[in-house]
Amino acid sequence: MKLTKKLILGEIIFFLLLMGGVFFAVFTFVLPEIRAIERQGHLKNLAKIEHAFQNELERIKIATIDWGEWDDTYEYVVKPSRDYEESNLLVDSIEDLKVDLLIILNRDHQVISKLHTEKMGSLERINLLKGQNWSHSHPLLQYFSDNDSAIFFTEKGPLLLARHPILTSQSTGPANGYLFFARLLDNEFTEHVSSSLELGFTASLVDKTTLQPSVEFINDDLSHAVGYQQLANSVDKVIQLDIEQPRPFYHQAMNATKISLLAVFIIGLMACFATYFMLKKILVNPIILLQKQAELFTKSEGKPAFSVLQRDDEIGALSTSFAEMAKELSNDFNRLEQERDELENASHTDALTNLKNRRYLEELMHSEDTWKAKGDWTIFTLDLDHFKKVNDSYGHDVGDVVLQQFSKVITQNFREQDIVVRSGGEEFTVICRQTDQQTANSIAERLRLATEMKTFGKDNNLRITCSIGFFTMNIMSAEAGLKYWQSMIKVSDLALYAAKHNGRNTWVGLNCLMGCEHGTYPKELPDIGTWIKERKLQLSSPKANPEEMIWSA
Ligand SMILES: Nc1nc2c(ncn2[C@@H]2O[C@H](COP(=O)(O)OP(=O)(O)OP(=O)(O)O)[C@@H](O)[C@H]2O)c(=O)[nH]1
Repeated sequence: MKLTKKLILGEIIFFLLLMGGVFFAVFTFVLPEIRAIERQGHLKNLAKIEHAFQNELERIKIATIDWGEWDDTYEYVVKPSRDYEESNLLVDSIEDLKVDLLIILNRDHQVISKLHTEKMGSLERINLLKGQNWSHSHPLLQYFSDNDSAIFFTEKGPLLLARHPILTSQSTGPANGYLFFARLLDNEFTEHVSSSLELGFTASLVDKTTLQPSVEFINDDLSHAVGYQQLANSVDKVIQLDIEQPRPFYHQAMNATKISLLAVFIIGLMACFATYFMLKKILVNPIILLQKQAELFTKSEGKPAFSVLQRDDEIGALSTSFAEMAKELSNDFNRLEQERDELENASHTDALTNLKNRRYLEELMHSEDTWKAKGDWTIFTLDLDHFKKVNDSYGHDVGDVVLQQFSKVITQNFREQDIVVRSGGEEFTVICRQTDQQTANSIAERLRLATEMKTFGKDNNLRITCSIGFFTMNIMSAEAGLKYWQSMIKVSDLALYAAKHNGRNTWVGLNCLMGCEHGTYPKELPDIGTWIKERKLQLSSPKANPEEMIWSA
């Protein structure tokens, strides 16, 4: 995978991990913690309502104490009087006390006074309160052996009820009976508690299932808490307190969470882009540049120089090291190239004459490029006459000097683009492209004459002649050249032999005519004579009458 792709992948993984981590933290720690705080708040509210009920019971109880330990009430129980009734036992009086019921029992548990507000309706319909003679087992007498205020179940609704023995104002006994005050736990009461606590709730009688308070989150905006209040005289029924409340805190927290997540998303995205471009600029781009330069350096023949990154860090140092390494490699490469060229040149050069050698000729003839030049080609074969005698008479050293001098004569008489090769011993081959027979005749005569006129040897006191044979043909295609170049040279060699056989110090040229096909060239000297007669070869020579030339081997 490319470095840039890896970097992008890394950034995506980082971003996903960041977002995942934030989501995990918010939904695992933050929001559950907020819910726990809300739950605690609800339970506190339920406790506040229960506390308000207890306060109300306490208030009623104080009223019972106030009235129960009043001498007038004490006397009234002993001897009921109209005065007491007319001045105290009035509905207005109990309404002023904010109670709905007053009951006075005498010592024999006979109800001597029952007073209630209109909303209580008929007391005879309420089992707990009906009757005028209460037995010892009456719930209100049984229950209050230990407690003096509690909430009771009645058919009319829950009743907050308090009892106090009727005593003298000095609280001395024995008790002359009991005084009961009660308040109905109705809507009016719950609304009063709601407004004083600033807490909306409802209270209703339900069948008892559990007394455990519970909190339920209906949705992100609404929660519902349920609490229970036991009744003194019922095991089946309880007062259920319902608080349905909005969730402003949670709502705000959710909004804050959403905004925070959006902020983390945007900042995370920006951070990813920023780190991506920064890492790309600081690390990836220089590495790609170095890699491209290294690739170019490896592939390119010219070994281009590494451009150094001007940076004051490890990448800059790496770039400098690369450039130095490349420079050294380049130097080594150039030196090796030079050595290879020198070796190649040496392997293609004749040490004595400094001309190209036979190996070079063969490699050249095998190359397709050589044969790209179509048209007339002439191949010359040159040889010094009676060279053996020079060696024999003057020694090999002088023979070498003569060969060097002759090679200079050759190069001076050919064009620069002609390929002059010492093909072996004192024999030379010259390949001339774009050279027809007529031109070849001139060259051959010019060379023959130049050799004849030159003085050879260390002391320039030797006269030597040369014989020249050449073959001119039309090169139509590279394939033909590649395939038949050896037989072409052979024809040129045969022309040289003909020159030798016909007196030396002369030249014999053979030009390919109609019927002189590639691959069917003459292979022996007598064939040449036949081909000339058949007009497949055109002969050219300075001999007075070429027709009289000898073609036998
Ligand atoms: N000094 C010297 N002589 C060489 C060299 N190569 C070949 N020769 C000699 O060239 C001579 C060639 O002799 P031949 O092939 O008989 O030919 P020639 O004497 O020139 O006679 P024709 O070619 O028939 O005119 C031999 O004596 C070889 O030893 C060389 O590098 N240096």
